[in-house]
Amino acid sequence: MLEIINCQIEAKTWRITLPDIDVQKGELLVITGPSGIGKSTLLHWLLGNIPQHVTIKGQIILSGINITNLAIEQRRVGLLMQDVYLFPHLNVQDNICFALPKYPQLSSKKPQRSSKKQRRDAAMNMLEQINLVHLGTRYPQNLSGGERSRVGLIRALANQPQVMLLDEPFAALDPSTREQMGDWAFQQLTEQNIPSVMVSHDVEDIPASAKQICLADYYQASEQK
Ligand SMILES: Nc1ncnc2c1ncn2[C@@H]1O[C@H](COP(=O)(O)OP(=O)(O)OP(=O)(O)O)[C@@H](O)[C@H]1O
Repeated sequence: MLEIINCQIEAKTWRITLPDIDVQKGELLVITGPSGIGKSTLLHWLLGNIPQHVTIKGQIILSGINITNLAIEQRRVGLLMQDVYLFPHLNVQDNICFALPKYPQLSSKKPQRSSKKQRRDAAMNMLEQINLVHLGTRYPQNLSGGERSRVGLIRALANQPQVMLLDEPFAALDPSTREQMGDWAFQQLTEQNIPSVMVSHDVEDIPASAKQICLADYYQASEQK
């Protein structure tokens, strides 16, 4: 479960004071609000990319652990954005393989490093589970926008995140691919019991089961300092 506690975003001319929020395993929280209000800023703070143009206070608790001051690479947070960056010189299988942890098991003994073959098999397994084996040997430049998004999500999941952040990930897709992609992505996240937070402009992208928070409801203009 992800918890956001006592969160306040403060800029020179405005402030947003959020109520405490929790996102349970497999649940989706959608952050909405007008352009420029701070949706991506909040997402970046959750990611661990501390914004410089505002001050953000508050605590981020992930699975009971306070991760507020941890570096990005220690947070186990996945990110899916509109521009999915895949390594152009690696095929889909190897792009996923690259994201798989080299030490898959947490252990108090000397950790066992997985072999390249084990990781390549695991990547193929992931593609098999979602009927995308046929994409395994393709290179990123030969994928459609929808396929890129799917591979991007699978690669983000390969890294075994404990929370997934989505920043308008389907905005560039045509309306029907976008709807299919959204349904598919949320199904994967729910099945894997991952709490997710998505920024969205478009109500069409928001599944009926999602929790929503509109930043405009908590926005206050303040005196210019
Ligand atoms: N790197 C930056 N330096 C200075 N100001 C910034 C920076 N990034 C964002 N801002 C400002 O912070 C405010 C919040 O920006 P943010 O990108 O979080 O808004 P948003 O709600 O995600 O907008 P949109 O829906 O248009 O993407 C805006 O006023 C923006 O101009």
